[in-house]
Amino acid sequence: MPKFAANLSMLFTDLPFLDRFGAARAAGFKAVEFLFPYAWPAEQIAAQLRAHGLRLVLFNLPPGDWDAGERGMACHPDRGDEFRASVAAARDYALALNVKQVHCMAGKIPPGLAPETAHATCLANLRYAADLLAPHGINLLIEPINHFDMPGYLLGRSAEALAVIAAAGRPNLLLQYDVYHMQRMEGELSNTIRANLARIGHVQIADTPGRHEPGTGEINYRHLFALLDELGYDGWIGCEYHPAAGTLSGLGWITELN
Ligand SMILES: O=C(O)C(=O)[C@@H](O)CO
Ligand SMILES: [Mg+2]
Repeated sequence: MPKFAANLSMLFTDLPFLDRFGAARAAGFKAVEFLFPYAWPAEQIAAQLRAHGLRLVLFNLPPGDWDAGERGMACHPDRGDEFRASVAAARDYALALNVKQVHCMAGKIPPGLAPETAHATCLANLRYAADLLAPHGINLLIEPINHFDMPGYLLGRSAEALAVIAAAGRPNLLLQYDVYHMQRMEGELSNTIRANLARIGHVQIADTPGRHEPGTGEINYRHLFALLDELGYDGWIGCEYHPAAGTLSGLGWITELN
């Protein structure tokens, strides 16, 4: 049976953030992930993890001004200092929270910038970040994101992200394969997972349309969970979806589809 982590940025959102940890444990999760820890001292989050016997498996580097629509800055040539500071911040939280994988958002291509320059900047920044994290045994992940939800994002297809990973040549730079985004951008889910398992550090799930829980849309999750088992995927699967009608009432898929 796959190992599922509750995404606390999307599940249990009727509760204040620090109360979501206990709710996830009570619902049966042994691990959690979320977008960003930076609004809380690491010790407060660590206390929640300890109190509920939970493991934190993923969070993101600071993304720039999220409320203003920024989605990372790795591809922004004029923001190198800010990017390097964001990597250091993520490293410090990862060490304090014993997290072994962090997600670096590539960013939206700045208006007027040549896509080749954005890609070259992203590549150099990812190498820098991977090298800073490697001595601590921390993996850096990049995730292709669908262009319907996030127009202008640098990485939209698995092949683009895999090309960056190959070009970077850093063993701790891996793919975050979000089944929802990949279904919307390219399909070919089973073949892509099978062909690239060694490069996949983390999987996330939601169904489409709607980005709700597995079983609510067009993706055959029973098949994909069996495939991940068959292939021996031993990483975590982040439940990164908007529950169709409440988090607890929407957890039935875990037993129904496994
Ligand atoms: O949206 C997603 O999918 C993510 O995994 C986030 O980390 C980035 O928005
Ligand atoms: Mg995702």
